[in-house]
Amino acid sequence: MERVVIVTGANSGIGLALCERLLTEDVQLRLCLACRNMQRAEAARAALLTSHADAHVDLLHLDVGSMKSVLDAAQEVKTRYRKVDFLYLNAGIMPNPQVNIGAFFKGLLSRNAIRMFSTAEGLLTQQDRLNADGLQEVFATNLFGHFLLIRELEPLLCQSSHTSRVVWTSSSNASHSAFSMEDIQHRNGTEPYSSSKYASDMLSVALNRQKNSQGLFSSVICPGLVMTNLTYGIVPSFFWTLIMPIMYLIRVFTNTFTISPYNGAEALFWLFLQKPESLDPRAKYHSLTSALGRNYVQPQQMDVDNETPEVLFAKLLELENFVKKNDHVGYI
Ligand SMILES: NC(=O)C1=CN([C@@H]2O[C@H](COP(=O)(O)OP(=O)(O)OC[C@H]3O[C@@H](n4cnc5c(N)ncnc54)[C@H](OP(=O)(O)O)[C@@H]3O)[C@@H](O)[C@H]2O)C=CC1
Ligand SMILES: CC(C)=CCC[C@@H](C)[C@H]1CC[C@H]2C3=C(CC[C@]12C)[C@@]1(C)CCC(=O)C[C@@H]1CC3
Repeated sequence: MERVVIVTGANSGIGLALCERLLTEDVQLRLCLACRNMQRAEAARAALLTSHADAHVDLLHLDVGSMKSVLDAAQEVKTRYRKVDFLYLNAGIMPNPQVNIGAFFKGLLSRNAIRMFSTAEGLLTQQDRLNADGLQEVFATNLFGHFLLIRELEPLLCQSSHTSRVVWTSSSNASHSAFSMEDIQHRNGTEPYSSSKYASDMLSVALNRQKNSQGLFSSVICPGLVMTNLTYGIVPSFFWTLIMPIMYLIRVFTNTFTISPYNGAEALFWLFLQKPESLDPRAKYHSLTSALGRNYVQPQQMDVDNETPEVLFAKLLELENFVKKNDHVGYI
């Protein structure tokens, strides 16, 4: 039977590069591009069909930042497909990013310069806002919408007859210190992106604990630093072009500068080829590119303890109940 693969945020950047790589590997796939903007989704579909004319590429309207859209999209998936083999949770935002220039130059002269380039620790802040559901937008988009999607698709993801996989596009910028269990939406801080990515790391651990026995396996990846619309929102594209020689020089010291979406999608693609039982449920799989341009994947243990993921899972369930009960508009 053909495999069904759904990719959120598939119309650009790392998501689109992943789709291209998946179809090159297996043109028999049923690939579903889950996007919020159908015009961009159509354009992505057309681009994929140019290089893979016989491919089965479906479109699904999904705004992961809107709870109603997630519920509607999940309903649509349940009518279209009898199972989902891979669900790539890739859509993500980093709104209004600000680079702390002082911290950048201080970091540059310190022993932690390489770490700073690979994680952006202490370098970036963002301005978040409330969405129409009354949720923090970054939390809703990067984490909660995807959580709700998994929950709604459980009948298709947790089947005794076969294994299903969910894969989170996380980040090296995920930060334990940015996350607080008392403020899971990060209402009160300036690092909602780091918080949401750390929460996705924890959620993946919790999902593995609770759902492996039902055939659902969750993995986390980091794509490295990739030139996409997201990074063009931090520094304009002409500036990235200007400093490209410096970027390739930095790659000599840290292989996390994957730079192209194709390279960044390495770990997402690699996971597609692995047996779920062979994977480490507590590892983050990093896409890396060597100075000579060789792509490879390396697992790194996540900074996650044993108890906290379960607490987060329970809080997300609570929020899910609340959102559904209150017809998910403006009550939270
Ligand atoms: N670029 C990098 O260096 C890194 C990126 N990442 C992660 O990689 C993932 C992909 O980002 P990247 O390819 O870089 O950036 P892009 O901006 O190119 O891709 C993000 C995708 O997510 C979609 N998206 C955003 N919000 C929503 C929403 N509410 N509903 C549905 N889709 C949405 C975008 O759609 P639209 O076109 O409509 O905006 C777009 O297709 C993100 O999760 C990001 O956090 C992690 C580490 C590093
Ligand atoms: C000379 C040079 C490369 C300057 C760029 C400085 C910063 C703008 C970058 C240094 C590390 C980068 C980084 C990201 C964004 C751009 C930097 C802060 C991310 C936060 C992008 C999104 C992620 O998820 C992780 C990235 C880590 C590294």
